[in-house]
Amino acid sequence: MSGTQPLSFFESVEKSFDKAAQFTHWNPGVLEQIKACNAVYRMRFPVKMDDGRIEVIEAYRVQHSHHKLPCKGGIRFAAEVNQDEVMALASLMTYKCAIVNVPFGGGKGGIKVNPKKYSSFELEKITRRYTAELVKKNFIGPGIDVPAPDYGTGEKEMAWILDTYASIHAGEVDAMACVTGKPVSQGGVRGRKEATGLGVFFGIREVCHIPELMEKVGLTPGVEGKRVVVQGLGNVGYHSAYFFSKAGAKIIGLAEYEGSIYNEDGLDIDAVVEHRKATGSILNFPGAKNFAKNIDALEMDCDILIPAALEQVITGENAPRVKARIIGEAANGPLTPEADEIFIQKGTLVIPDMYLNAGGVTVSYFEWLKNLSHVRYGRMEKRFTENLNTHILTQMEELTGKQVTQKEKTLIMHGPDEIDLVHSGLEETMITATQEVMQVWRDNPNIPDMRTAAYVVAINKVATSYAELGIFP
Ligand SMILES: NC(=O)C1=CN([C@@H]2O[C@H](COP(=O)(O)OP(=O)(O)OC[C@H]3O[C@@H](n4cnc5c(N)ncnc54)[C@H](O)[C@@H]3O)[C@@H](O)[C@H]2O)C=CC1
Ligand SMILES: O=C(O)CCC(=O)C(=O)O
Repeated sequence: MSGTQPLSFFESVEKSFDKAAQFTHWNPGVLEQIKACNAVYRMRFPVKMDDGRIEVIEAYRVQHSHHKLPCKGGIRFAAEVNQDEVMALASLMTYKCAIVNVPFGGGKGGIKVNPKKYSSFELEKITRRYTAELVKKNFIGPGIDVPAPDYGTGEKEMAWILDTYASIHAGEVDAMACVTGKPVSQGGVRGRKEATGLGVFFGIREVCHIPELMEKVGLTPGVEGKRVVVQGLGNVGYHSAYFFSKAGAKIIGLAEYEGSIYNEDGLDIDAVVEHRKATGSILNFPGAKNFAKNIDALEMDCDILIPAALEQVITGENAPRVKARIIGEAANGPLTPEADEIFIQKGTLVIPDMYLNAGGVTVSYFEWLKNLSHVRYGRMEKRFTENLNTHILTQMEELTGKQVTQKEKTLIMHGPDEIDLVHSGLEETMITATQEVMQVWRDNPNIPDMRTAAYVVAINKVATSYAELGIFP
């Protein structure tokens, strides 16, 4: 794309990739292979609506990389879905999985519908038909391609996908692993729902403890007391805001479709959600100042800005007016490459999507492993462990000469619960990923920003995987 025409989302991802590729030593052919989308399935299918009308639905599934299988990535329901967008999102999945060492290739799906305009029955028919199309073309399966929730979808849609897939593949013992983000009763894992937001929190918290970065942005270390603005109060935005509040940060600004609200003393996130449920809007929340546009929140004076809605919301046009010192990309692709350049000049720290929002896929990986291993995580059955654990407890007390506390006793007798395992696995993943990206950035002072460092980590890992497959010398 040339001249003044803005880059598409996929072109933006390619541009960031090329910027980073110059800091690697890989042959151009290898880089070309990593960048390309391996397979794009564009489908159209008819669905009969509640009023008898036939609507032709446009949908996609893109498998960006087969360097590891299955492919993995969410399914988006939005009126704006298009092929370029799904290709960009699938590419980001490849790089994201590589950074957090989740052994999948990148994939993504999208159905071009505004879910708010359809009844639940219509959405179920659309989701089931989409799944059948994926089965027909071999674009879904525990070892082929495993969808998950994304913008506009959640547990309900994942349950429909599982049910449709399992009905077609009757008797396939691993069928449950064909999709993640399912309800716990349908083989889901505890902790997936909040995983992306919690991962965003862990990632930003880790960065906030790196003295050289905090010095660069002129903030004190730690998240406590930080003034945070969040755009988008869906799955990722809500949970990010929730975990920041819990850690003592102040959510001073929020944006949803209908506008933005601001309160320097802090907003109670759950009360805002309740207010929106009751009134249909976040506006007019008691004590908060209203702003007519959702983009107004992006320009509020704050320490940390978390865009958690859609892509390309911060561009070369509004980036100069963004006041945040840290931008944590919870959404996929919220900044354009022009915005990136402006933030490098301004000294604003951008924590990139492709590792910051990897909490979702990390916990999806745990869910997939749980489904394939057919065991449950966490607390063992009492009948297997009681005698042994009582013995350990007695030995501990004898050896230390002290009585164990009630908390220690519960842990020894029952082991950690599934949610503890998932949260600690996610925390460890986000800390390790932050350190790996930081190491590359520190090792090469010419790398201009954290996004480029993250891409370098991802490119090196995917290229190494191809090289070890024997495909490239
Ligand atoms: N759900 C997941 O596990 C993951 C999601 N993501 C990304 O996070 C972003 C959000 O996804 P979810 O929270 O799952 O979607 P969601 O559908 O649960 O919530 C998105 C929210 O953003 C709001 N919104 C849309 N445009 C807006 C605007 N211009 N200003 C303010 N609010 C706006 C919507 O009304 C909705 O409430 C997407 O970019 C998605 O790709 C990334 C990793 C995993
Ligand atoms: O949980 C997953 O498998 C994918 C989540 C996702 O779509 C994303 O990280 O953008």
